[in-house]
Amino acid sequence: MKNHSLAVDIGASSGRVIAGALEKDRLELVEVHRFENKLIEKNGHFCWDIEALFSEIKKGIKNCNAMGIKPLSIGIDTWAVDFVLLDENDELLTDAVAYRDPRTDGIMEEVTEIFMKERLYLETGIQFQKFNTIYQLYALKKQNPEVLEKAKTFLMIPDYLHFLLTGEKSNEYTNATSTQLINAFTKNWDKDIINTLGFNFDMFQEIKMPKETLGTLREELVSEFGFDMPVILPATHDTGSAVLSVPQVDDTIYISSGTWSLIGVENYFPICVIKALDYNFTNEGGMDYQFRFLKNIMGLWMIQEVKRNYDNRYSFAELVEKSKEVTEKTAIVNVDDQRFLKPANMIEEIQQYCRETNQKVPEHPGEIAKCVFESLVVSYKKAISEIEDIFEKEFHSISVIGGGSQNELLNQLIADATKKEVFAGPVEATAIGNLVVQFIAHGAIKDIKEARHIISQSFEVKKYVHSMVEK
Ligand SMILES: Nc1ncnc2c1ncn2[C@@H]1O[C@H](COP(=O)(O)OP(=O)(O)O)[C@@H](O)[C@H]1O
Ligand SMILES: C[C@H](O)[C@H](O)[C@@H](O)C(=O)COP(=O)(O)O
Ligand SMILES: [Mg+2]
Repeated sequence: MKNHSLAVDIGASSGRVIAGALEKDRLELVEVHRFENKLIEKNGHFCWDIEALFSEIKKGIKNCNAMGIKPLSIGIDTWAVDFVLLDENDELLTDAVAYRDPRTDGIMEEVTEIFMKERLYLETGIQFQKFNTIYQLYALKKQNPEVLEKAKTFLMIPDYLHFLLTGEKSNEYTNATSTQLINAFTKNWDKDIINTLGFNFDMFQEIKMPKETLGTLREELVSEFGFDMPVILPATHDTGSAVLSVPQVDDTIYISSGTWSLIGVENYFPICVIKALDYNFTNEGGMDYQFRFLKNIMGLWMIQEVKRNYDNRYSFAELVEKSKEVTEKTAIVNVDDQRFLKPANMIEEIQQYCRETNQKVPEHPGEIAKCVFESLVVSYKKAISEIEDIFEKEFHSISVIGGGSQNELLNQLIADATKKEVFAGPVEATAIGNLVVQFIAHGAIKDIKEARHIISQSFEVKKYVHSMVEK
């Protein structure tokens, strides 16, 4: 029997349970379970169906028995910033409210009146996104102060799912940095910010690092699954796991391409200078205390919503094919305009934007899709020039990882627009990054350098060059 570990990767649009095993110097994946993730409306807010997600995780674990897989360990990663609060009996005090919920409208402005923006950035190095945990907590303090008063435990989404598995409570570092409450230099909760904003410092848990063992399964789960296994913490922020799968990081800008496009570079120190603040880059924490110097771009969320607006009549592949049939130039929208964060209807929002900016309004699915893809590339190109400005150097290649790396048209558009080599893949970068951290903890892989070597030999990576260049 092979030595498998289990990665649970839950992004904003889908979740998957993937078993991984090392076969000589190759990493082999077995998809054990895949499930949809989506926002639900609950108690007047957009939320994640956290109970349903945990039930899907348990389904995936149970599927291992039928597949003859007895996992050595498991680790869960999800999207960032969102959290739950527990009371003194470890019972849920809150729903898992989603970052796209409007409860934080106007809150960032209020907080930066109390705590100067420049100082917040100097201490945390985290980008200003209206949905950061800091603003969600401040919204809760304003809208439901009694909830915050009762809260004894703060757990981010993967922390909570790990708690459901093991009964152990902690905050994993890479995801905790996305709260904008972790000091980029002490790598711990920033008392100054937390106390100034009036949050209960004691509800934040001990910071734990990727590779640490959190604990083993609750007794009732061991009986339910028929086996026990330890939870080994991956980078529980999915992007923190994804970027570990970039086969070649030197001189490379990565785009973790899923619901969001996270564009950035691997770095060894926080860059909290005013220029990085003005460009709104972030310094999220990475494995081994590295930094993910990146920024959020609206990403393929936009095509996910277009697909939904067409009642899922077209697959992603079909929307890409339809966009290839459009020969004339399409309108360009500013994908990072907050109007696209959670519009009632993405197609109508895109069309309205084009009317307001006196551009030809895209009408057909192919035109809409091409407008999304071409507009994303405009934003990617701007972010790349900002990165090169800050690092005062030219990066020669771009690594596109995640589900979006399957979009061949987008990959080619990126190569054409930037005139850089684009390497696309692996698709399941996040799960792979999750797994290799578990293997490093097991001692089966020495370090991330060796992991990247194994990844580069195990998964297809397609190369794209400027279409005017001989291939
Ligand atoms: N066959 C495909 N062709 C083109 N794009 C695809 C294909 N399959 C998936 N995608 C893109 O990948 C995205 C999902 O990427 P994924 O990394 O799974 O997202 P997340 O982790 O945020 O749920 C989809 O929104 C879609 O745009
Ligand atoms: C809200 C956060 O910025 C978001 O979670 C981002 O950091 C991220 O990790 C997105 O991952 P997806 O797989 O959902 O694109
Ligand atoms: Mg993802």
